[in-house]
Amino acid sequence: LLAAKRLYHQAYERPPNFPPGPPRLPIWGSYWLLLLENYHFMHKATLSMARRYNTNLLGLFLGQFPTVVATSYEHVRTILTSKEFAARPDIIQVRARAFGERLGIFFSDGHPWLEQKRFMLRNMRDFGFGRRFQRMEEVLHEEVGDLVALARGEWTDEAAMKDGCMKFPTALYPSMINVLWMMIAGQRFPRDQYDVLRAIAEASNKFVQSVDQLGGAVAQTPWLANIAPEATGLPETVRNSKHLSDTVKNALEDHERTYSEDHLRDFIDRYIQEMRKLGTTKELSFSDKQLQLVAGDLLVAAPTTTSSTLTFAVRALLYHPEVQRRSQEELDRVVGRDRLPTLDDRFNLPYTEAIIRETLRYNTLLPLALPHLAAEDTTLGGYDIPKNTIVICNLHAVHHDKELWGDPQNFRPERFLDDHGKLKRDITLPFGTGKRLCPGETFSRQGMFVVLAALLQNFNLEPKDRSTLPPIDHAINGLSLTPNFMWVRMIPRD
Ligand code: HEM
Repeated sequence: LLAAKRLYHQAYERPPNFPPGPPRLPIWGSYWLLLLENYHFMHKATLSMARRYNTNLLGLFLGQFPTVVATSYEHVRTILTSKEFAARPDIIQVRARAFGERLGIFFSDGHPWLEQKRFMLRNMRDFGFGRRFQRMEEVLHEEVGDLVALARGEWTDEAAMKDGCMKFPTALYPSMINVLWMMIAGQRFPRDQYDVLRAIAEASNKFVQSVDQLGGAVAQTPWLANIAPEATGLPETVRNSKHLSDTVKNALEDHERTYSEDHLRDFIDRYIQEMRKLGTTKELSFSDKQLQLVAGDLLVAAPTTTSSTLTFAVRALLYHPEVQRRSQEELDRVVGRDRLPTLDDRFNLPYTEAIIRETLRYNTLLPLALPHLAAEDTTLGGYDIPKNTIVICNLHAVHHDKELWGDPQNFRPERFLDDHGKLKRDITLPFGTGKRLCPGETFSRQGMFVVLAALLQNFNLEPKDRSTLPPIDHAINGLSLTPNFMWVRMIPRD
């Protein structure tokens, strides 16, 4: 009786003035109930649970950790723009993949995170990351030209193009990884090394799919990793993260052999320069291992973000040929057919841009962003949030809020245009905002625009087989959502 009383007490015990939500059950806390709510997708589970408790700030427990999930635009924005919420939880996967430390950008916080993020942004920018830069645009242009030529059958790559059909997202990996790798390591993978590049894409996809958006059971009960390691997904996370950090490590070793202070070729050279400048006297945070994780974080994002979002866009166009036609009319009018679209055309192609915005809204790639953490006792929406509470922003909920969008369930790019066909102010938050804003936003928007515009300019896209086309909102769960592979018939427009 005493034990039952204790369990009951624990189930309903909450920090004072904490947001409403489900009880805390033994071991995994409220996570059991989230799994019951929606076993596959935590963004859907937390949203429907918030609705049931009639709140847009849901308070629950992930294992023993108090957790708050925000589902309204107002709370999500407040969290993302407040420095109190800029930390990250220190879950088992974070250190397991980073030599027992908190390295890289995604999952670190405090001074090392800020120092590395700033250094990365400042130096990657000089090679074209996050701004207009001629050399980067030339490389992007060449990669897109290659993709169009592949779809036209001017060269062969059976893994990506067969019988007039292109495999998505596989066919997109080279362009997205190569442009980024050019900035990081000064190199592109040529066609005869596409197997290396596809292995990077595979490791990246497996990495994001091995981690649930809330960390999963192993984040709450790390001892599971000793009892049934493979079942927790932890070894898979570590293996695939290592593939990426090893790729950077090999590039670093090559760079160190050929390094010259007078000619800094890329981000890795800049990083070597910084390490040599600081020597071993500085306790923070520049080291070979740190570089492996910082550049590894960028590398993991190259195939799993832009290629996935473009695949979601193409899939939506297969369901909505009228959207395809309207973008093609715009492209014919503004660019014509004699040259490929470039970033200079972007401003004059609002409808094509709106397709990308609508895709980022409709198929929110990181539906719960990445988990934040309250670094101090604070308040939110009139509730008290104790230090070390995990704070989750349900971006999917914001992007599907009827009050904001009217008909969020429909894929409708024109919602981003005003009566004159010009782009309206964009209130979506697919890349987050504030201090944790995704550093890849500009790079991604540029790359996705140029690729999508080139494909639509040159081809009518049709499903190879409508009966096997995945549903328009389908995705594989993980840290970010991944589309299923699909074959798309590329019918030349000329
Ligand atoms: C469609 C493309 C992309 C989307 C929708 C996206 C979205 C996001 C989101 C929602 C976050 C979390 C923000 C938060 O926790 O508040 C994030 C973080 C991050 N993204 Fe992206 N991302 C994309 C592409 C990229 C690319 C291409 C890169 C790098 C090459 C990248 C690198 C990062 C990094 C390093 C972080 C961690 C930032 C931090 O913790 O300070 N992302 N991204």
